[in-house]
Amino acid sequence: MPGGDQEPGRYYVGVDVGTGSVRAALVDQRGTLLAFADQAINKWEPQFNHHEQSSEDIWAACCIVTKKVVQGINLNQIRGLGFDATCSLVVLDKQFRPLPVNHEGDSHRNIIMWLDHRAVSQVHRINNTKHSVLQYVGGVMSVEMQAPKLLWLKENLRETCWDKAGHFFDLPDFLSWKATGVTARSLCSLVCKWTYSAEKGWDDSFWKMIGLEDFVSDNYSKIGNQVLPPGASLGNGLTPEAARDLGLPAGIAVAASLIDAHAGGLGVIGTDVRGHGLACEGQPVTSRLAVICGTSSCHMGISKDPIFVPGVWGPYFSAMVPGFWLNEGGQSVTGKLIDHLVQGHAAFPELQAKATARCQSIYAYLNSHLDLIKKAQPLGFLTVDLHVWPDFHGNRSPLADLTLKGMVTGLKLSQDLDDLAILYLATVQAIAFGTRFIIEAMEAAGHSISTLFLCGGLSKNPLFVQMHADITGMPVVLSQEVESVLVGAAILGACASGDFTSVQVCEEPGVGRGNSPVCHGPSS
Ligand SMILES: Nc1ncnc2c1ncn2[C@@H]1O[C@H](COP(=O)(O)OP(=O)(O)O)[C@@H](O)[C@H]1O
Ligand SMILES: O=C(CO)[C@H](O)[C@H](O)COP(=O)(O)O
Repeated sequence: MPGGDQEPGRYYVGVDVGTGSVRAALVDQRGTLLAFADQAINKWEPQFNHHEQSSEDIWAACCIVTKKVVQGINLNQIRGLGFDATCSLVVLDKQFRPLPVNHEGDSHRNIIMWLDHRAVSQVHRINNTKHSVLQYVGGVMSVEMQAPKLLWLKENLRETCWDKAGHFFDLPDFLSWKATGVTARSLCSLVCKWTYSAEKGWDDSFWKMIGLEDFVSDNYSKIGNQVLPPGASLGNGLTPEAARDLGLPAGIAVAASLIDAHAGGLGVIGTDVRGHGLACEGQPVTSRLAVICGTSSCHMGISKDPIFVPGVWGPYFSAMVPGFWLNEGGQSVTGKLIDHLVQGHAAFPELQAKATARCQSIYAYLNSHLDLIKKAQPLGFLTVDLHVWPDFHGNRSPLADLTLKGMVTGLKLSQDLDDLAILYLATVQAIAFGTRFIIEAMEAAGHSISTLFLCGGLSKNPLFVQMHADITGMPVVLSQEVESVLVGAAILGACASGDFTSVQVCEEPGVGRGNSPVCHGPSS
């Protein structure tokens, strides 16, 4: 982010919409977080594999958290606002009102979430076309991307949704529209989830081939025909109406957005690591892999030239770091899988009671319980007989197979707290092996990765971090600023304000943003 030597007292607001909650932060010019707030958001699962949200609920949560983080601040010092969000599909009618994405006709639920797997038949047909755009999503389109979901809406909700629809937004672009009234889309969302090419634009033949020729005939007005790089300033900035909603001054700069994983990647990949003896010190930024671990995990690796990795999304040009190609590996459920297995275990009520009695989170309690039961042996040995295959929601990368299911082997009749703790450990290990599997695929295709940079909710779990270091054999770097995704969102606002000339991380790490790291090496 070159150009950052301004006088003190200029602030930026970053808003991060994750799967389970909305977070906001007030950030200064050095990227230091001054205030933080979060707010849970509603999710609906009306049928198995159908996951929905409400754009009105999400906007309301953005307003609550933004108002909280600017409390007590001179609003004139706030210079810019940036959003990131999950890559969920928002549907609005021609007057920008929510439309139902469900058979119940509930228009409040107008978002098909990223993890929704309803469009299985549609994605198979799309993949059977073998269209050349598929080369840029790892060779296989994911059911979690937007094209299959759009086709599902056309085939299943023609009258109630499809025919009335005026605007289909990726959630990050919905938020920037809501703040500014500008319908321009971010290059990040269109390239990563909608098959747009940064170099060639839309490919008419793809949309015609899959049966969505409607978009071609109206010049893509419903899905975006004005595309801006992340961090570009939108229109005249914050509208008076949005300013009232958010408690911010009208007219402040609002940036073209990023998908949440990409904001996290931007927030950590340029971390200054000098003096920690890490393999990536003095090496190109392409030797770093950002891993954003929340409900899902996303593995973001960049390169100067395009690298085609079977089963790993991309290569996407300029979708995260301007001028670099991005490959994005991923595991569709990681935090959600750990929560699912722990909360579904017979010993969960006992765990909750014991953690509450000690004023600890359930994960802090489980981690200390594992330390107790491992006694003198290495932690990894506790799971010699218990193994988890973590693809409970299919495999995003590198197998790119949505039909895969999860598996646990080595179960016994006992279901006490020790069993729960060991199942939790085996799950964390399985997720870390998934990361190793993705790195191996990326390296086989030409990446050369030496260091992991983790952020997201799961990076607050020391066991998760240590298992990633042990199982990949690579050092794991955590930024001192734990809310790195929010730093990424605020960088967008800082760039849009004109106070900084670019969101670009420096090509040579060591002269990048100051965000002192905490490093975890593999256990000896
Ligand atoms: N302090 C913590 N210790 C262990 N796990 C945590 C901690 N904080 C969050 N998590 C886990 O991280 C996941 C959510 O991460 P988050 O980044 O908030 O997700 P999202 O962006 O998808 O909303 C959950 O599975 C949660 O259990
Ligand atoms: O597909 C993705 C990014 O390309 C993410 O997995 C999706 O946006 C959900 O993110 P999170 O796990 O942080 O809620």
